[in-house]
Amino acid sequence: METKMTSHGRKVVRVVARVKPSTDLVSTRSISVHKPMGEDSETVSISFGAQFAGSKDSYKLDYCYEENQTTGSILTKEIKPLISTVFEGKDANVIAHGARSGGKTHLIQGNERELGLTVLTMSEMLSMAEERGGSVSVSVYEVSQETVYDLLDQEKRVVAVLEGAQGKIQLKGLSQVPVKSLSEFQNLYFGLKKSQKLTSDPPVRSHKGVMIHVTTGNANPGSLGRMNFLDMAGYEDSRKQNSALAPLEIARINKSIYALQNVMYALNANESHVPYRESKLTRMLKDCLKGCNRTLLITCLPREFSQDSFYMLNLASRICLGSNRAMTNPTKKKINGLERSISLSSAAQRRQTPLTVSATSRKQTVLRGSVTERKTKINTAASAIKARKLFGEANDSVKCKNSSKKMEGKARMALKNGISTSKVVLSVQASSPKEEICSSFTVTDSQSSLVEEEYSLAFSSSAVAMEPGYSTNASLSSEAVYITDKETPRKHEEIFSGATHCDDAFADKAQIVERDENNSVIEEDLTLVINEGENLDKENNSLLANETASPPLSMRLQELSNNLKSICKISNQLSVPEKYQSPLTILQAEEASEHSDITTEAAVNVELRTPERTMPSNIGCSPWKAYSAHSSKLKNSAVGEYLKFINTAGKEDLKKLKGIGDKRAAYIVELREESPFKTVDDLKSIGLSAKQVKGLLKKEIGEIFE
Ligand SMILES: Nc1ncnc2c1ncn2[C@@H]1O[C@H](COP(=O)(O)OP(=O)(O)OP(=O)(O)O)[C@@H](O)[C@H]1O
Repeated sequence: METKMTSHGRKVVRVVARVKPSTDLVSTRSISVHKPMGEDSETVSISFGAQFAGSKDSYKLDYCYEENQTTGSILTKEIKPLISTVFEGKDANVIAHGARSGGKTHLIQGNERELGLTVLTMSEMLSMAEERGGSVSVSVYEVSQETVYDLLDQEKRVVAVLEGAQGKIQLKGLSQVPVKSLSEFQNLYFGLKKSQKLTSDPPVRSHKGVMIHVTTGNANPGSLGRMNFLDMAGYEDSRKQNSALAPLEIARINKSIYALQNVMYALNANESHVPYRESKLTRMLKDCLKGCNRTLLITCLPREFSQDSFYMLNLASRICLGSNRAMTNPTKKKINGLERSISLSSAAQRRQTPLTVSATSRKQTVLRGSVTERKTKINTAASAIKARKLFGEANDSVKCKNSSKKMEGKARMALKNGISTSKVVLSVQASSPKEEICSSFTVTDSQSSLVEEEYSLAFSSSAVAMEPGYSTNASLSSEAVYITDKETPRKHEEIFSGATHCDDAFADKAQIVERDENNSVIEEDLTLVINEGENLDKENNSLLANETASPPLSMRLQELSNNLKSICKISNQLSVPEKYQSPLTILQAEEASEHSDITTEAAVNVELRTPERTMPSNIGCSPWKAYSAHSSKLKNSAVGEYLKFINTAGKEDLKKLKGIGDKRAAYIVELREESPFKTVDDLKSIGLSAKQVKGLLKKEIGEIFE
């Protein structure tokens, strides 16, 4: 995968830093900037002072503007080329991100003494528009708690983010005010604070944006491009004790910061899927960001750095390097106290990582039209998960393959339950050369023999959201890989219904929902729907609190125990020809089940017992090796089940676990609201040592054999 370039030969997302002067002149926690070719450097590296454990590490960016460089120099070097593209009909973005109080607002908005980038750019654009006979108008918006507000409206009207039939984003309700002069713009821009109502009490932190629209002259009026300035809410560790905001609120803000970072990473890495739907902000800016529109990401760094700005710089550097996965991840190094300090921070950050479930939550899709009109493709969260590479990588194809199987099994089951006259033909295609395992299966109507639906499942082997320092061996939770992105059905829906509100509901996990003419659900499986307005954290909480979705741990462990027995059987049958162990076995089992009284549970067991086609190494190797491989899979599943239980069980059920009392149960519930437990290591955050965690698991899993 290559870093994406525009037709001008520049990166789609250029990443620079802006250093805010230090208030503490004698500080030793100072960053240093290395520009190998002075001002002409194509890459610069930023490193930290000797007092910081990460002092040996440096982070590469495209450029860094230091204190002695004015905002005007950023305009000349970075923004002017973007303005030209806007007058050529493209969109451009200038995004300031960073830790809290890093100087984002100062840079974007400025003040009376030092004009910010928006004002300087407006001045340039007004002159250019005058020269070319065009006109300029402006929109000002705020994104707060997954809601977009129009700041040029006295009442701060809510802006609806709509997606048209062509996938074009419409921002319904966002005012565009014509601007003729700079003073007019300044009055409008700086007068906002005084005239407006507060969004909520207590105030919440938000992302603020200014969109400058350019239109051609009067003779042939038409929209050219847009220049979008975004002052992002500051990142901060949600575990900070002294923060004015509640941890959940901080986590929500951080989640939307990550979502935009994921999009920029995907754009720069030229990934096939860009996760625009992860947040309201990324959805609303989709058209501005997509294609060859250019983005300037400015990481605002105080000279006197903090852990938070270190973390933002790390992520910015990854966006900058895009596809360069060979980059040394400095956070993985074991230098003195570094590993400890990073893992501490990452443990904290893990708790506020955008939850995989919600981050990849997808809108409920209702397929309309007659059966024969349906042609639907379901892509799983591969890309969404893949986009998480920004936060680290993990290669555990076996787990993903397992998940792929489970997913297929579940989806097939859903189809089977819902389409009574259909016959499910399952075929496993080839593993992609990259990191995805693709399977597809086709549903044919046995009566008409017309192919009506094609489902394709693609699973990425990259892990769920990870922070720097997050163990790459972390187990994937089964939840993380069951998610379905129903992008295509969505479009399908829009063909029938025209513009659709993007935000009506989210559904999570694999789902196949159909409605009859009366709009009542005729088929529903694995579907959890969250209505608009429920924030993503709530969404997770409510999902996790859904105890009906969680059979008791003992049942699950019993199921695992049964599977172990099945695996042992399979180990003894290794001489069985491979063809009998292929996924065809599943089909045969299913076909057989159609003629028997086999229950859904039993069908799941058939699926779980099916040996992995993707592990042909087992065939013909020693029984011991095969047994070890299966045992390790079993261990992972058991751990996965345990974590699933921890993430879903009610307090009383949690207390049934060994070593979990009232306090710990309450703490678990509290922590998982912020972010589910993804690895066994996460359990340390409830005050258990590694040894205790191991002991707990041993006892719990050992009990199934008693
Ligand atoms: N380049 C600069 N020179 C001098 N002072 C600056 C500079 N950048 C920021 N400051 C000052 O630092 C303080 C914090 O800056 P600012 O409000 O821009 O940070 P922020 O990143 O927008 O904060 P938040 O994350 O809370 O939105 C302000 O008092 C601002 O005037």
